[in-house]
Amino acid sequence: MGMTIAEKILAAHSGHDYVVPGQLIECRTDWVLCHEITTPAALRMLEERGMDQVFNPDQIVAVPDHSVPAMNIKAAKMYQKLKSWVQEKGIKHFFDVGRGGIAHVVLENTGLMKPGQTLVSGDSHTCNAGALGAFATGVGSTDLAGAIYAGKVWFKVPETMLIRVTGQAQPGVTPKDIVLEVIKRIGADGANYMVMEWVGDYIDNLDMEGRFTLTNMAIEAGGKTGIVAVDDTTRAYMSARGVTPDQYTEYQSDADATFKVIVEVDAAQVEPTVAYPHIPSNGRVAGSDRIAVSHAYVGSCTNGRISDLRDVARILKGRKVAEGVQMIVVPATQAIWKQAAQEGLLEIFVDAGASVSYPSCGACLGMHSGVLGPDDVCISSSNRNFVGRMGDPSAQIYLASPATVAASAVAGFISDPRAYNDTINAAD
Ligand SMILES: CC(C)[C@H](C(=O)O)[C@@H](O)C(=O)O
Ligand code: SF4
Repeated sequence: MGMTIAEKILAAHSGHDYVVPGQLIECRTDWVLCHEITTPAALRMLEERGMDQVFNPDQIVAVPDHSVPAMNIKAAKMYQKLKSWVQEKGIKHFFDVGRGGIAHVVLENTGLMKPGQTLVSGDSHTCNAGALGAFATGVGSTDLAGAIYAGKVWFKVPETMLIRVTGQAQPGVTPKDIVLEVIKRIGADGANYMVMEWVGDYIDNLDMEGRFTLTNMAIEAGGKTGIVAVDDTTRAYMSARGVTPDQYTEYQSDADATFKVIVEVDAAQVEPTVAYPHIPSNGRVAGSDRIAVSHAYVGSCTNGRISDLRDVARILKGRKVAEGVQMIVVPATQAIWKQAAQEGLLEIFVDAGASVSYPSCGACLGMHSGVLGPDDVCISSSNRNFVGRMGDPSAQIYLASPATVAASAVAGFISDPRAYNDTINAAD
C-alpha cells in the first residue's frame, strides 16, 4: 500500500518500513524549536524530576519572540529562563533579541530545518515548516519536555487531506486568500488531526514564502500539520542557504497513497477573502460589507515576510493611512527588517503614517506593542481572530492578506485590494 509524504517521514523517524494512520509511533525529532513562553514550563517539569538534560544541544533552536523586548518583569523573567538554559546547556542555535525575530520565520530561513526532517515546538504554528517537505508540528509543554530530554515524541500517525489548487489566481489574490478560502470551505475543524498536503499547478508555481503562508495556517483548520512536496523551488531555497540535496531526503506521496479527503480549489475563482470575527473559517469577500477599521496590522509568522511587506508597500506608496486608523507593520525577522529598509519599504510605511515595529509576536496575540482596546476593529494579516486574541474581548478582528490590510488601511474600511491592481502591475 502506498504512503503519503508525512507517513514516509514518520516511518523513517520511528524505525518502521511503513506506517498507517492511527498507528502509535515513537518518533525521533531532528529539531526542537524553543521560545520563551512554553519552554520554561517544560524545563520546570524536567527540573522537578531531576531530568534536567537536553538530548542534543545542537538540535535545539531557541528564539525568544513572543514577549520581547520584555514589556514587564514577568516577561523579562521568562526571557531570562530561556537564555540561562541556553547558556547552561550550550544550545548552539540561539537567536537572541536583535538577531532573530518570530521563531518560525527565523527557523525557515536558517537552512537548519531541511526537507524530510521532523520538528516539534511548544507552539501551534510549528506546522509552518511543513512547506519545506518536512513534518513539523506543535506539541504541549509535556511533549516538549520529552522532546528536549530524549529527542523523541509519541505520535498517532495522522491521516492526510489532499488539497489540489489549480489554475492562476487573479491579480490581488494571494496565498492567504487561498488558505482562508480552504478553511472557510472545510471549517475550523475540517482537517482535525490531519496532514494538509498541498498539490496542484498553483502550488508548483508558488514561491516558498507563499507556501509557508499555506502550511502555517494548517492549525486553523485543526490540522496536525501542512506539507508541500520538495520540488525545484524548495531545492533552490535550500541551496540559497548553503544546503545541497545530498544533505536531505526528499519524499513524494505515492500514486496509491490513501487520502482521507480531497479538496479541489480553482485558484481563479478565489476572491480576496476576509475572515470575519471570531473564527478563521468565517470568510467573506473583501469589501462586501462596509466595515470601518480603527487598526491595521501587518506581521506575524503567517504574513510578515518580505513579499508581504512589498505587497503592502505597493499599495501604500504615495498614499496615506486613513485618518483615525492606527497601522502597525512588523517585519517578521531582523533580516526581513533590514531587507525592507534596504528596499525603501520602511520609508514608504512611515511616509504613509504607519508605525514600523521591531520583529516579535507582540500585537499578533495581544501581548504588547499594539494591544486592542474595547470595541477596536482591526484588519490583521495574522492567523487567528478569536475573542480577546489581540486584546479586549469586545475588539473585532478581521483576518486578511497583507494587500487587503493595506487597501483597508488607506480607505479606513475593509476594502478589496483589486482596486490597486494597476499599481501592483506597474510595480512588478
Ligand atoms: C504562545 C503560544 C503557545 C501560542 C501558540 O501555540 O500558538 C501563540 O504563538 C499563538 O499564536 O497563539
Ligand atoms: S506570530 Fe502570532 S501566530 Fe505566530 S507564533 Fe507568534 S503569536 Fe503565534
